[in-house]
Amino acid sequence: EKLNKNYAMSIFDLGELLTHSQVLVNQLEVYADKLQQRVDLVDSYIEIMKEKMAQAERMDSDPRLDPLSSFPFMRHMQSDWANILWHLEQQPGEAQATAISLLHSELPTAKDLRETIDGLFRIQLIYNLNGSDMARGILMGVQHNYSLTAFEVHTMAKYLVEAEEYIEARDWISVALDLYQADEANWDLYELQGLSSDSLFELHVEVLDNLSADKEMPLALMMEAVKRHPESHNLKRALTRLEMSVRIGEEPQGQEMEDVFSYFRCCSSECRRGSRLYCLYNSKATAFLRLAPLKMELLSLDPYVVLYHDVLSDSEMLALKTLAKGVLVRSVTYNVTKKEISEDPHRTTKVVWLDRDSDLSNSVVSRMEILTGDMTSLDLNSSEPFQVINYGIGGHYAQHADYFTENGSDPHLPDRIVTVLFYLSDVPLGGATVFPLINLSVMPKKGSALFWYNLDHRGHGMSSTYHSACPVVIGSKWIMTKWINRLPQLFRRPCLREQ
Ligand SMILES: O=C(O)CCC(=O)C(=O)O
Ligand SMILES: [Fe+2]
Repeated sequence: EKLNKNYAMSIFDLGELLTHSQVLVNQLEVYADKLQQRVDLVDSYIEIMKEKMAQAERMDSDPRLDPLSSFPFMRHMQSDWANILWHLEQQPGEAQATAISLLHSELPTAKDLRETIDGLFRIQLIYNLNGSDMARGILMGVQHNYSLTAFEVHTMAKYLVEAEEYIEARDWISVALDLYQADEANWDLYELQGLSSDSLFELHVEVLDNLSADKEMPLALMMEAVKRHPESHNLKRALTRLEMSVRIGEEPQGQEMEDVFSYFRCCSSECRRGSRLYCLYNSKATAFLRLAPLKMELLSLDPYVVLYHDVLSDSEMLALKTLAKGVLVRSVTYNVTKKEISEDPHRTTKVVWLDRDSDLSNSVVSRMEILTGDMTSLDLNSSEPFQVINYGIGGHYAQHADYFTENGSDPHLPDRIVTVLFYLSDVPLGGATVFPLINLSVMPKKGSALFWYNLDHRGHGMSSTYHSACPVVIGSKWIMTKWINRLPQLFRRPCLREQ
């Protein structure tokens, strides 16, 4: 049975796939060795048999030869053939096939592949990249050391057509066609993987057909393709469909853009509020800070958002990530309408909750508790445990608030008065935390921590704190979060009278 490993949800867990890939390579090497041994064996049999034949021929033509010399030939003809037959009937690679099929349940599923393409497509949309650059490994003007083949680009295009994302699909399919045309040496290999030029043409026409009211262009293109591949029935069928839709005058499907872009405002270009407010050393919040003040940058007063610099050491961050090793699970969210907790395409990460009882004995976790108390001057009793989170391929968290309580709901219910977000890694490209409604983006910087109030003085959620995690483009984004409960804060942060 197939386990769901959710590989696309954590860059870190992709490392597991590397181990599996190593096993596959090893098994194939064993198989290749066995085949080689067999070839060597067959070669030596051939040599022996040629030798025996030569002897037998001499026997026939030379009357002085000892009758005893007929014996080896007789023996050979009687028994060696059976041996050869036995070797021919042996299936090489049976053991390797078993080993490889045992691994099958650990390998990525079709869903994992889909989620990977989702991640790439998200990067393309949010950062406004074009498909041909992406396929060639150019991201935001920087050349990276990969490029995609016609086969991979075609897979991407096909997926986008299925999702009816025709505008981007057009870009990808024309790249696939270019790459295919330029790579004639590998056409046989592509055919073997199920990619033929007529399937490329057909997809191209389908995209154009859906994009333009004017059918002349796709029609001309299709006729050209049919001329080039008269043997393809698929192309002929596609041409007929197209001719019919021209006669009927079908409307092209309109493109409705979801309003997701405003969620990710401040992702592709950094947003800063007017000017920086100020930076200072916080040495007041607790007694400890008088000895070791924290570098604090005030980013917004209302809502109150501050960024602490250099609060974690490399060894602390490593220790926290190590606690997550092998125990990360896919993040879920609470769906208010369905009233249930479920996987959510708007949050593509894996998480581990550092369980209070077992992990507080761990010195690094208790240090984190003390540090968080110092940073916020709040009581952490009855707060939720720390969560260590690793983002996936194009990993993101779409716009949300961390609080539950809207205006007017019961102020005595527990809710998340404050969020503290530690950055456990740098992210070379993408992955900012953005607050679009207050025009603020915060770039992850390892060792720093962001801290903001979600609730106002009356305990109501402040919608100005809506925030998103922008898709990660390059690198592995690690964070640790703490949601602090408002109930024990009665004497720490007294309610003000309403103005
Ligand atoms: O990763 C980020 O930048 C934001 C994460 C976040 O909003 C959350 O975990 O609630
Ligand atoms: Fe959040």
